[in-house]
Amino acid sequence: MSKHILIAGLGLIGGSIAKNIKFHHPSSSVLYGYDQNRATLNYAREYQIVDEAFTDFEKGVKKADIIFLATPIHITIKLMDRLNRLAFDHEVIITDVSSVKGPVMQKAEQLQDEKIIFIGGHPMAGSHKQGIEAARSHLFENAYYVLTPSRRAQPKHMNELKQILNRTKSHFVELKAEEHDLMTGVVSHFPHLIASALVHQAKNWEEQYPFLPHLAAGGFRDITRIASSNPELWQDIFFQNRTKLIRLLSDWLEEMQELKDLLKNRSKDQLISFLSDAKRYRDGLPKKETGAIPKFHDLYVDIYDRPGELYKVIKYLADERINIVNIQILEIRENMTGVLQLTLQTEEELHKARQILTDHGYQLSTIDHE
Ligand SMILES: NC(=O)C1=CN([C@@H]2O[C@H](COP(=O)(O)OP(=O)(O)OC[C@H]3O[C@@H](n4cnc5c(N)ncnc54)[C@H](O)[C@@H]3O)[C@@H](O)[C@H]2O)C=CC1
Ligand SMILES: O=C(O)C(=O)Cc1ccc(O)cc1
Repeated sequence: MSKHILIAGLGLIGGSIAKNIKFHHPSSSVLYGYDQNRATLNYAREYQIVDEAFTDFEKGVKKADIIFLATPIHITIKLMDRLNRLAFDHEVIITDVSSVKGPVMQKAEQLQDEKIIFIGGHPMAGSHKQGIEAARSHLFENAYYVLTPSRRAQPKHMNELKQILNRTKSHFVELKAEEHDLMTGVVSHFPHLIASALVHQAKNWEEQYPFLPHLAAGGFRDITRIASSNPELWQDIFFQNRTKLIRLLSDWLEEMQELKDLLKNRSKDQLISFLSDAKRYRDGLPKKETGAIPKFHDLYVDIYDRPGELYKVIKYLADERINIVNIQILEIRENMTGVLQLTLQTEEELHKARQILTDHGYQLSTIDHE
């Protein structure tokens, strides 16, 4: 029996889930899309990412037995209030993709209807881009996908959701909202706050030293890359996870004070310990098998469905003696861009290939390799 799935919010994340389901389960699912943006809905219909598009949330909900809420977090919470006002005549699994789980799970536990089975979700992969055009069906490959069951969710419901998401090739992990929000606070939200603060510091100093940006070498760019992401999304994340971020900020200020003292006191040995401890921990981070980092040296290239396109990509790499060990067309439909997956042997070749193809104007994967 086919599943009727509604994706509310067809942006980067909702669009990627929709594409993944549509592409891998075409005959076993009917996909509905809801979004406030008509252009997004038109795009989703035009490229057959959804079977039917709704501008009315409740109309889409009535048709679905699985619902993904993939809107900004504060909107997701509002949509949950609307779901709470509906009466369901069949069991419905509702999940979300929000980067912060506490406020969403709090709302989930208030959902009255016994037919609503809420399972919190958070795919730990993304991009600095937004909107349906940036959506990719392989976005979550090799990334962790956090699931947070509410009290009514039983193993059979968890399995059903995992089954729908299995072709995302992500790794499911169950976490409580509290531990999720603290951990993502530490490794995702707080670093973002600091990255943006570093950019502000540079901007302030530029007034006095206009040449400053030209000296911004690789280090500054690496550490501030995430500051180029969507400000509305990150404001929402900071706000929803504010209690954890305030706590982390207090710890940070204390640590900065200690660092300041080390410098003032010329404590060279302690500074070396500080740097060596950080290096040891950073060097020991799992590299190839976790997070949004692909297991192999895979490169995803957007290509057009036109004669000779594949040949051009391969020739650019062959000219530079880059060996392709595996090649796969992940997703291509007539007259639209598709995704070419190239597997290379070494990390060095991967970096070189990225450079060559970027120089030739190709759009590469939104999955970050560093
Ligand atoms: N961007 C990222 O890297 C990641 C984002 N997330 C989560 O995914 C969710 C969505 O983020 P993105 O897909 O990045 O954003 P996006 O901006 O690409 O997509 C959001 C979509 O929601 C729609 N929308 C906004 N307000 C709406 C409303 N009132 N009613 C109906 N539709 C509405 C927009 O038109 C848009 O299509 C957020 O909750 C975020 O925390 C999770 C993992 C990664
Ligand atoms: O790791 C990051 O911070 C990213 O750049 C991608 C990302 C952004 C938001 C999420 O909720 C999950 C992953």
